[in-house]
Parts: sequence; structure tokens; C-alpha cells
Amino acid sequence: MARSAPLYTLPSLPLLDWWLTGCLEMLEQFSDDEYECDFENHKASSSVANVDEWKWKLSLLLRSETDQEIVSRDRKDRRDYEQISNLAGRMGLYSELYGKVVVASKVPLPNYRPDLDDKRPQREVVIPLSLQRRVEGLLQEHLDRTQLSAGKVGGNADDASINKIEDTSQDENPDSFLDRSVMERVLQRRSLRMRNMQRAWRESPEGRKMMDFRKSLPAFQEKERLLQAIARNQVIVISGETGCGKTTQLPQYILESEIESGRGAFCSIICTQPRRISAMAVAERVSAERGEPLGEAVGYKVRLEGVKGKKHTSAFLYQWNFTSTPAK
Ligand SMILES: Nc1ncnc2c1ncn2[C@@H]1O[C@H](COP(=O)(O)OP(=O)(O)OP(=O)(O)O)[C@@H](O)[C@H]1O
Repeated sequence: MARSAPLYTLPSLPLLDWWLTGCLEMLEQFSDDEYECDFENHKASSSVANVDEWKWKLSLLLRSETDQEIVSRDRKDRRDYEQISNLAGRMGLYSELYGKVVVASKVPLPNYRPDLDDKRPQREVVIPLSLQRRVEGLLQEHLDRTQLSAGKVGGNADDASINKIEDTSQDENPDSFLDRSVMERVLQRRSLRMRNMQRAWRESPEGRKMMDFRKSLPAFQEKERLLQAIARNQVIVISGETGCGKTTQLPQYILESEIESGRGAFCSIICTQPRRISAMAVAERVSAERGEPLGEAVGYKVRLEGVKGKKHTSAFLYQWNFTSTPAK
């Protein structure tokens, strides 16, 4: 006798679980909108199959030597979060819900994960460029010191010996004290630091104000011509009206252009003055224009011996030996 056909065709047993899970997922998709609107308050019943699936996933995680965590953006996982969290806890794992993301991990999880925060770009902290450069300068300085301590100079150079190197680097004849390549490295790093500091100053509000003033001086119009003339000639004569910027600006243009080309620390400038008082005043003014304390790149010497024919001339100096500068 022929059997009547069944009303429903059920899948075979191994497929049953998969089939039921599929049906549940379809149901969840239909209710997505409602879920999005009321996720916080809505305590939907959890899907047993999903939690079972997590049991399997978590045990794989525990066994894995390379994976540290599972990250899931699945809606159904968020809905089942409480159960997943309990499950993870029982298995000795940690879990956290970050907005729309469920994470289970072998290690304790923080309250906030920037990498899982979709809105993070809006919270970006903008550091002013001048501050950034200052930090870069300080960092570079620290690295210089660390590398020098670990490097060639004596092998066990401490801060004091590094300072000694930096001081002697300004000596007129450093070769007698230090190996040339070490000196070269010190000067290169110092040049980099000078460039960072110069840029930071120019981008700071006070630096911008000072630059505006300096640009208003007549000498500024001649800056490029002056630098070209210096590059092409051994000797040049410049004349200009009083207060146009011959004393304070021209040497600075040279130093600044050397600093920008990464050779700042290799550049020494000496500007003689007829009186000690003017040497001191100009040195102070120029260091203020550069946003530096007196005695940094700019200083003065009240008696400058050894300059031909000028036995006791005072001068203000860039990148020189300021050891006799009283104000330092
Ligand atoms: N100590 C200072 N404080 C404030 N501003 C200063 C100071 N020294 C110079 N300046 C400003 O910088 C400008 C340029 O001065 P600088 O001494 O470079 O000119 P100069 O061409 O060398 O003049 P001079 O021919 O008289 O020596 C001046 O016009 C002045 O406005």
C-alpha cells in the first residue's frame, strides 16, 4: 500500500541544527530595524544555537597559540552578549561589549578600545605644530644623548662627558680633543635640533609676531640677494640706512639659511661691535628675536682678542665659544 506523502519535509538530523540556525538568522534580519531603535532597552531572548556556537569558538580560542581574542560585530552576538560573557567567564576568558562590538579575550580588556570606536576620528586630539616640533626637538636631544652614551665616546660617557663634548664642539680647534667622525655626528644632530627649534619658534604665536616685525624691516627685501652674494663672493660690502637691519638681520639670515639646510651647527658667525654695551645689547636682541635664551646660539664676548688688528674688540657671536659671556 502506498504511503501518503508527508506534509513537511524535514532535513536529515545533522542538517537540522544548521537549518534552525538559518531560520533564526532570517528572523533576526527581519527585526533589525526594531533592534537598532531599541537595542539598549530591548532584552531579547538569546539564541541557544548562537551561544553554543560561541562555546565552540571560545574553546578554539583557548586552544589557539596565535589568537588572543575574538572580535564580533554580529548583531546576534550583541543580543546574546550577557550569555556569551557568562560563558567566557566560566571558561576563564574575558569579555567586553564596546558599542556594537563584542570581544572575548584571553587577557583582561580595557574599558575603552580606540581601535573599535567608529567615532574615534572625531575625537582626534590636534597638537599644535609648534608644540609637536618642540617635542620632536626634545626627543631628538634625548636620543642624541642616549646614543652618545652608548656609543663611541669613551663607551661609558655620562651626561657630564656629553656636555663636555658639546662644549668642546664649539671650540676653535676641536680636532685635538675628539675624533672627527664623532664630532661630525654631534654637529649633525645638533643641526637637526636647531632646525626643529627654529621651526617651532616660527610657528609659535610669539615667533610669528616677531617674524612679522622682522619682515617689515627693509633688509628683508634684500634677503635672497644677500644670501646669493655671500654664496658667490669671498667679500661683500653692504650699506643701508640706519635701522634697516644690517646688524640684527643680516647675520640671522645666514644662520637661518644654514639651519634650514641642516648645517646650523657647522656655521659660526662673528659680528664685531665698536663698544661692549652694543655687543651685549645686540646679542640680547638677536637671541630674543630667535626665541632663545642668551648664550644658546647667540652670545657675546666683551674682549675679542686674536682678530687681526682688533685687539680688544667686543662682538656678538653666533655658534661660538661663549665661555666668557658674563650673562650666560
Ligand atoms: N634692542 C632692540 N629692541 C627692540 N628693537 C630693536 C632692538 N635693536 C634693534 N631693534 C629694531 O631692529 C631694527 C634693525 O636694527 P639694526 O640694529 O639691525 O639696524 P642697523 O641697520 O644695523 O642700524 P645701524 O646702522 O644704526 O646700526 C631697528 O630699526 C629696530 O626697530
